[in-house]
Amino acid sequence: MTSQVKIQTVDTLLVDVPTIRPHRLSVATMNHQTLVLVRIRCTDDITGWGEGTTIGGLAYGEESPESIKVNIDTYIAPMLVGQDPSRVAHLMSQVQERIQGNRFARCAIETALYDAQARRLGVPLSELFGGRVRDRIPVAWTLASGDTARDIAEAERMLDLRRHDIFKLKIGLRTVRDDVAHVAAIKRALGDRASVRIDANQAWSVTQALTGMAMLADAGVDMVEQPIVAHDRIGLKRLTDANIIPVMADESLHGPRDAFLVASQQAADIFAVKINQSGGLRGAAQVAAIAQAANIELYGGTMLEGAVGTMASAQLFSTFHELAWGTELFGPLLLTQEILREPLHYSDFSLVLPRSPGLGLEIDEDRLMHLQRAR
Ligand SMILES: O=C(O)C[C@H]1C=CC(=O)O1
Ligand SMILES: [Mn+2]
Repeated sequence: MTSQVKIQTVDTLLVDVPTIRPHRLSVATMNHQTLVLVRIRCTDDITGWGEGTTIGGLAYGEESPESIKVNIDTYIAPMLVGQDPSRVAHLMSQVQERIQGNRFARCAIETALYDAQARRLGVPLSELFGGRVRDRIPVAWTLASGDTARDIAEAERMLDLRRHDIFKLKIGLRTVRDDVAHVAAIKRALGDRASVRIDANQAWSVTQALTGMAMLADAGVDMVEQPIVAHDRIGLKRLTDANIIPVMADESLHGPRDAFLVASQQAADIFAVKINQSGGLRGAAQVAAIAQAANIELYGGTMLEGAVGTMASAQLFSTFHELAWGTELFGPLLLTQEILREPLHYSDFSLVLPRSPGLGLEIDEDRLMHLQRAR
């Protein structure tokens, strides 16, 4: 059956938004985030939105905000204009055939197409992925100011607000001993009121990780995320087999193929599932399925996307039967500017999913036009 509906325009927007405080990772200190938004307008007056946001320019991934935009504008958008937007899988398989790599760009496009199609069908995006298991999902907060006392005060405020009771601490810029002292002080202050985890963003060697993990386990930390370099699967397996503390794979996962390799070697206890790293929602769903088949637990990860990428992730994660480690879908809360008419709803330590069609968001387009980077 062919529909008469066609894709009219595919636009990309770069939006630079300051963060509420410096966000210090081992690979970059973020004072702002650059949202890469895609808007797909169709001839049936339906508009879909997607996001392909990364972290720290080229510091975290091999796509920059600028490369995502230029590659969509130059190569992907012309392939889509004039085509039937309701055939999302078909369009994405065409993109996959002709575009190498560019997972973030493909995620942004795929999300916008699914948002539009779900709106067309009058259902939340989650329904296109099998339907929801839950209407709210737990959300962790990252403590990454670089200052122990400030991080403790921030955590206390989040607990008081009942916004977060899971904290991920960014480490890897100092010596292992200094980092562990920082983490242990925070865990001591929070006690059993919160789960504390760390993310070294690949900063440690295997031997540093083995030492650090033992000390972190003693301090009461619940899990370590990507302690060592992304490509070292054998090293990651050594850490997992050491059985000191649960190990989560993050940067080691660039979609289903990596997920299969890590899972088949049982090289991690937990997967951070990310829609952008997986090349889109379907890729991320496949990563999750591979994890579950291998008895690897799930965590809903973020690339610190704004509202669009965050809600796209939430729509998918809401369909996961098991989500043992919760999510970190706090991206919009790290930003100083709102791009929605109604902000996302966070309460009782979780993000609430809207029931309205598509992503369930209303973009404030006037505001976005005002905020977007000058061309
Ligand atoms: O997990 C990462 O490596 C990236 C990101 C997610 C949360 C956060 O603070 O940084
Ligand atoms: Mn991480």
